[in-house]
Amino acid sequence: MHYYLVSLLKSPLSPLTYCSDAILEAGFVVEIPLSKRIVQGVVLERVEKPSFACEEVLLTYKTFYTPKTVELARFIAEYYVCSLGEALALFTPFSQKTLHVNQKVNTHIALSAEQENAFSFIESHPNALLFGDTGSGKTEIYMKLFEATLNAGKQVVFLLPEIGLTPQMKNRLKHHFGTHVAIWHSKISAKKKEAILQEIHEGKICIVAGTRSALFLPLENIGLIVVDEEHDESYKSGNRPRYNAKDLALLFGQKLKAKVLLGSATPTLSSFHKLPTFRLKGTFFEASTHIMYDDGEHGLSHKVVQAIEKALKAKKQVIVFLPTRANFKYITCKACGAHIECPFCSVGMSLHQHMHALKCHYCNYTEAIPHVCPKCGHDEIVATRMGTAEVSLKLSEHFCEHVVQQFDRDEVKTEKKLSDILAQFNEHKIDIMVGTQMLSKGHDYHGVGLAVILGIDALLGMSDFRAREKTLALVQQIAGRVGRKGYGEVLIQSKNGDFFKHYLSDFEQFLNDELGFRKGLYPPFKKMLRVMSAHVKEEKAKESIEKVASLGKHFSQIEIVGYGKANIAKIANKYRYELLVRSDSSKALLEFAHTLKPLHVEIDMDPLSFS
Ligand SMILES: Nc1ncnc2c1ncn2[C@@H]1O[C@H](COP(=O)(O)OP(=O)(O)OP(=O)(O)O)[C@@H](O)[C@H]1O
Ligand SMILES: [Zn+2]
Repeated sequence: MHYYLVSLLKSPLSPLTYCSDAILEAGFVVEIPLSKRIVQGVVLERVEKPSFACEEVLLTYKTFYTPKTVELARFIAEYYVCSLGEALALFTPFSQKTLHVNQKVNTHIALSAEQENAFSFIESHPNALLFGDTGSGKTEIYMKLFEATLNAGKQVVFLLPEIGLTPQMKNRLKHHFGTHVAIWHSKISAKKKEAILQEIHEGKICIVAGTRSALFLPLENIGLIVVDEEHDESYKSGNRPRYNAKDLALLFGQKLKAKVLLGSATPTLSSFHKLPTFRLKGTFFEASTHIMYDDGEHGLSHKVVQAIEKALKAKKQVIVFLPTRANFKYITCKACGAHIECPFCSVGMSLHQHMHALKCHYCNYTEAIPHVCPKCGHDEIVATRMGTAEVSLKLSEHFCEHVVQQFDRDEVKTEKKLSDILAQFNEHKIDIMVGTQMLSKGHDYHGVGLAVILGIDALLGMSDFRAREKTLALVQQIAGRVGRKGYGEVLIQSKNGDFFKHYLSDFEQFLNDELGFRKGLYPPFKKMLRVMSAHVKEEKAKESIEKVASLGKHFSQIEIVGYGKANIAKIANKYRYELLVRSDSSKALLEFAHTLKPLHVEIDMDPLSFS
């Protein structure tokens, strides 16, 4: 008998010892019994016969993880505080050695002088940030880098945000690289995935463009990782392990000796601070944008309606942004002032008119619209803070000869729907598009003459040290969708006009000023860690966090910023408590975090969300 240490895929357990008659190679995927179940594991190493009896390996698969992959997974387990098996499970295993095929390509792209400078800058730095205005030609530079990487016999990973894989981007990639490029994201079918993996092994596919899971494909010979729209928060995983694909890209680059490039028109303060940056200014669009402000009443004010009317008369298209989905966000009793809350979450129910229902956006609980206040019985219930559905409805009533399209997660649920709507919009079959954050994401709209930005003060006022950074980036990204040809207008409804007036034309200045505010308090100067506990019994959730806090007092290099009820105190019937720690050293934070494992709390290293 031989004995092996086996890491259990997807399980939070530490590696266990199993035995086998056969000689097993490290890295191979095996099937093993665990209590009464059969699970998959990865052979880590051969070990001495233990003093206890162990179970036998049932089956050895042909798939395996390379030593490099296991090394990367070990880092993920350490840094994001999960088991090795959970970290390994992020990766797609190899099924065979990759054949080495040198693919020669020629994109025939002629870069401008300034783009050439950016290209050389990137060539001469192992990691870099391309801070380029919208339309400054970042994507063309990426393509040129892909070409060079392929011609050097290496592979490319091109990461895009969840919704950034637009039909336009696909077309551009296919145009230049044909069958050498594959698109990868969680929604493609298992069959398609298998076909892609096969072609990767055969060396036919050497560029993978995809969402964050594309970082974990069996690529043996990566020469370049590009993270486009690096400010986008969809690179951060919302589940354990709560990794950030952008940060992992930088780590992978270092370990695999691959170049890593982050790109954005509105980079994060962290990337701007830590990476060598090339500032690419100007735009290839022949356009000018005029920014206007409305500091009056909220919602579809006179000024807003007038601006839309003017744009429509000039045969221009309009986009309207607001941060809220549904018809209304708050349903309030006029007599007692109570909000109607979800019975399972401490958040207001949203009104979805077409479903004739109130719906919770956190747990999806749905109930009929009440006629009287559930608290006091009064029959005057009013709705406040309009959402995308309501604004769409109001606009289609007012501009009844024009086509209005809602553009958010309620309306755009599939990739097909997304590309259909975008195509219709670009064919000018839609006049007004009303949407949430989805509107701002890298889409290339040709005919937009006006962008209206509503409800932005709610975002600016969020209790999050990144609120200013996130909001300004969002407004700038939306503004960047306008006037890609000719004259365009942006109308921002805000009582913080001064902030936007000061910084909208100069994001770089904002970043430099913001650095001053963060010094000594927040990232990128401090490392942060968030600990969450959730329990159906409020006492339990609270006790756990208090235990975490008292443990934390023994670690001299960390500072507990605060702890208590989370911003959203209850979700899906579980009470939520949180604790925030910061330190100059990630090592100190991790030492603390790893001692918390027995408490079954959730650990979020470098958190982005504080709700
Ligand atoms: N060297 C060039 N010569 C001519 N046209 C160019 C050149 N580089 C880019 N363009 C054109 O300019 C437009 C914007 O370029 P590109 O999409 O690469 O910019 P971007 O910075 O990636 O934009 P976004 O911020 O929207 O992602 C495109 O239509 C592109 O074809
Ligand atoms: Zn709920």
